[in-house]
Amino acid sequence: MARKFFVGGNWKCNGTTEEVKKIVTTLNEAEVPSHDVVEVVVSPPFVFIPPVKDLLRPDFQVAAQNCWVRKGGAFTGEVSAEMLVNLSVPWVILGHSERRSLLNESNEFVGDKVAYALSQGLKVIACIGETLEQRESGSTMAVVAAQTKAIAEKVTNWTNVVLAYEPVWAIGTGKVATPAQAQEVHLELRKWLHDNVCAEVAASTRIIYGGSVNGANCKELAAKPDVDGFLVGGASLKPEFIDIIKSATVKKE
Ligand SMILES: O=C(CO)COP(=O)(O)O
Repeated sequence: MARKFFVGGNWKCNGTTEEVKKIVTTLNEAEVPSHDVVEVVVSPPFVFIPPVKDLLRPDFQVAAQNCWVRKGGAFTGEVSAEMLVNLSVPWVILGHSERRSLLNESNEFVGDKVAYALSQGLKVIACIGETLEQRESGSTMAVVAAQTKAIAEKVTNWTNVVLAYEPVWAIGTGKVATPAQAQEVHLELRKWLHDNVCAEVAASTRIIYGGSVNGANCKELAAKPDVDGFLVGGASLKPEFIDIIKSATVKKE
């Protein structure tokens, strides 16, 4: 089964009303491959989700950047999965490294969030990735396997999960993983899914790369057989995001 290329734009904690309108206008005017070829999902901060949903072209979708781990209630400052569903927001990013490190979200907490969001009908972009220290000590695979295991233990149906491999040392640093580095980890992750979940999930789950992806480096990365798309930070706020979407048509090696 062919895996449809997936390009996500994580706007993080950026934007004003005017800037958001400008980005959406650029996206709406862009000529990109059809929805059969590439799935495009943009992720504005919560407060901008309603206006983005109203303005955005119908072939692009919207993701939240987080949601609460369980049913909503007395959790000041949180946004629940039910609220996202109520607003017809189809996707949510969970386990981003900025939340793992700055807000101490553990593997188990992220696993619980993924399971709860899925149970409410959301689709999930689940993020994993090692720090520079972990890479240099040779524990990359152990780290991403443990992060994936915490998700796999709580998830029975992977249909609505996209796995985003985002090495922490590559995020916002301009230091992109080489295509070979990305391919190596993606292939290992696929093997991990094969051995620990099942062959079907390993073959069908999209594993996307994130970390300093831009208009210039996306094609080489997209050519790798196990790179099924991107989760883009900084460049998703710029017109070059269109070039990244277009890399969906790059021929695989
Ligand atoms: O964290 C990221 C996407 O979630 C990547 O961010 P950058 O593309 O800015 O490195």
